[in-house]
Amino acid sequence: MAARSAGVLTVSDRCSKGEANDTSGPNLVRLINSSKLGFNDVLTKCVPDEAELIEAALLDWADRAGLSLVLTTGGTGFSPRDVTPEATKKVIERDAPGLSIAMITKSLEVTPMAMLSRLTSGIRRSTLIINLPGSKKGAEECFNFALPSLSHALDLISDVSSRVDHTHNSMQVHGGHTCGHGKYHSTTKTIGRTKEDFYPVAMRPRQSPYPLLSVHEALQVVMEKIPEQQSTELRNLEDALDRVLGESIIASQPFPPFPASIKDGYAVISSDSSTERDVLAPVTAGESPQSGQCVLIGTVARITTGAPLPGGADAVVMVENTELLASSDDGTVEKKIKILSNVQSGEDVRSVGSDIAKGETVLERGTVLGPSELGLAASVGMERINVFKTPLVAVMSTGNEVVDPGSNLAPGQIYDSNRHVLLAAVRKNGFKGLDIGIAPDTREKLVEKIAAGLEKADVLVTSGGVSMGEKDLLKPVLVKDFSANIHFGRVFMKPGKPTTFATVERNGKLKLIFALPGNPVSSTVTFQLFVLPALRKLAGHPNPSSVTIKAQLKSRVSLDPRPEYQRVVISDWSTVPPTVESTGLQRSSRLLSMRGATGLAVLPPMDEGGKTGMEPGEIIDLILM
Ligand SMILES: Nc1nc2c(c(=O)[nH]1)N[C@H]1C(S)=C(S)[C@@H](COP(=O)(O)OP(=O)(O)OC[C@H]3O[C@@H](n4cnc5c(N)ncnc54)[C@H](O)[C@@H]3O)O[C@H]1N2
Ligand code: MOO
Ligand SMILES: [Mg+2]
Repeated sequence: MAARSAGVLTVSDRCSKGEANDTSGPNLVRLINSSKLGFNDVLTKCVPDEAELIEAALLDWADRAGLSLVLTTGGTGFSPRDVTPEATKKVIERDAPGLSIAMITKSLEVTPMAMLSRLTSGIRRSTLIINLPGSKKGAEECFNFALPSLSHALDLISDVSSRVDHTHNSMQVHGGHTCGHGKYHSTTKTIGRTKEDFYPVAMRPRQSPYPLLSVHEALQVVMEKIPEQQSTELRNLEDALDRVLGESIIASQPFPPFPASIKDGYAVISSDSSTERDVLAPVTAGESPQSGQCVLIGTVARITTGAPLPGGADAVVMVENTELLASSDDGTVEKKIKILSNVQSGEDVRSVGSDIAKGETVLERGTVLGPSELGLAASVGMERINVFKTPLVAVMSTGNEVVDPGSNLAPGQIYDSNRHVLLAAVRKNGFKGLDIGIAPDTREKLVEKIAAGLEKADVLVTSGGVSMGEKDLLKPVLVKDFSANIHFGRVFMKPGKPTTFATVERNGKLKLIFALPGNPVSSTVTFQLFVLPALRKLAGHPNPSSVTIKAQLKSRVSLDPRPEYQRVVISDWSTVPPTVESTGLQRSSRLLSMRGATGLAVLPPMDEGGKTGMEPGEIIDLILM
């Protein structure tokens, strides 16, 4: 028999306020557990006699948790607060009056008061909901009257595969709600499983409901979700390296601002044909020519590279092309020289604005600011420049087994490497990282940490908890507790299949969530493939994609059924194209395969053209890291 879960909902104002002890609910749990109905666990909950709360609890158990049987106890009489049947009728899709009739008929044999019972029964999707009276005795009697038919009823209703499907559909559908049943109820107690689970383990989907996207499709989805960056901030030049310029920089001054010598030598008049020339006072860089000094026919002025050309001169002759004819006795003054070369007008002189004209755009908006670009900004006198804001990226690890390096490992534990890789990768690429720490695999802790990350950061990168295990809670938490939109939950690639991308509105802003797989190589590779281009786009980069070149294989590689991103080093740059060599065993857990890797070799899946491997010399795409 397929595993089943049940729920017992106690409806009572007094019990819910703690003014009375709930005896009927626990008694029904006992009866269910001692029956042969085969329930693995029984959820319990107590709500006041409020139709909305009753309805929400029933919807939660039927749609989200996919329980097979829900018994309510209480709220079925004639008093004005008795509204359980009304709430139940709102929830059920199909009536099951026979059960109610049988229970009431049999109860009449015990007490005529059974006439005042308004028990309702019915089916919602694959959940049978039965109202029972509020008294412990009455509820037990009615349960026992219904019991003989229940096993068969549940078999008829249940269809495990459809239930699994609907659990997941409703996960998606109700994930968008923030009201009532979509939220986490801390009052929910469970028996036989922990409250952080979203449904009993045996009812977990046996196939992921998320379609497998190609890497290309997934990347397209990510990039489409990211709006063009518009916000800028003023930064000092020294704090702007690797940032993207938010507004074009236009030269307000010409450069050079004066006609400047290109050589160390003499400022001359090019048309002067005198064989001997008197040497005037020198002009060196940083000085302005002595006032009134002018080069006349028969004279030259000593000049250094970068110094302003004195009046009258129109060319510079380098010192190597001159001969000294006379100097002072102590050698501190040159008096006469001879020019040995033919001089052209303008020779070795940079005219005003010849490097940068006034009004010229020296840097376009969207330029990535490397050292030279910062220098250009400086050369036109900018001290502070407008750059696009960069995202703050929160990084968090998940997993009960994961602990910080430095602590002692208890049995079953491992050290957290992912957070260190991801934070370093964020920072190395010029983005701001925020360390959120490690969240154990519980719904509460995940909610707490994710909320902390989303509060401050623009992007949240998590690792672990996105695959098919019962402790893989990231996706359901994102959907249920954050009303996140999961844009994809699986990618056809190795490593990184369960890579998940979601967005969520927080404080009026769109936040991106990359829930990367836990395996250390998987999280690193998927960060490279999906997160980095996204961060670059968020930071205003004009070309956010990773750089891909062609390369050839040094050795044979076997192909995987999934397109694979093998870690390689460039072993020979001299071949055309360069040759790459694998970093060894490519298992997703082996971070050593990342050590020293210069790129990711993109290998096609095995079944493309029936190939099982690629031979030495074959050409592949190489994504540079
Ligand atoms: N039934 C299936 N099982 C798995 C599938 C599948 O398709 N069906 N996919 C496998 C693939 S592919 C991957 S990748 C992993 C991804 O798993 P999760 O994202 O759920 O990650 P965890 O289960 O939490 O951890 C996986 C692995 O990584 C270790 N880990 C986790 N966090 C860290 C960390 N911060 N530092 C170092 N190592 C970490 C963890 O201990 C596990 O060994 O799922 C496969 N399963
Ligand atoms: O895709 Mo997983 O990343 O193979 O190990
Ligand atoms: Mg897992």
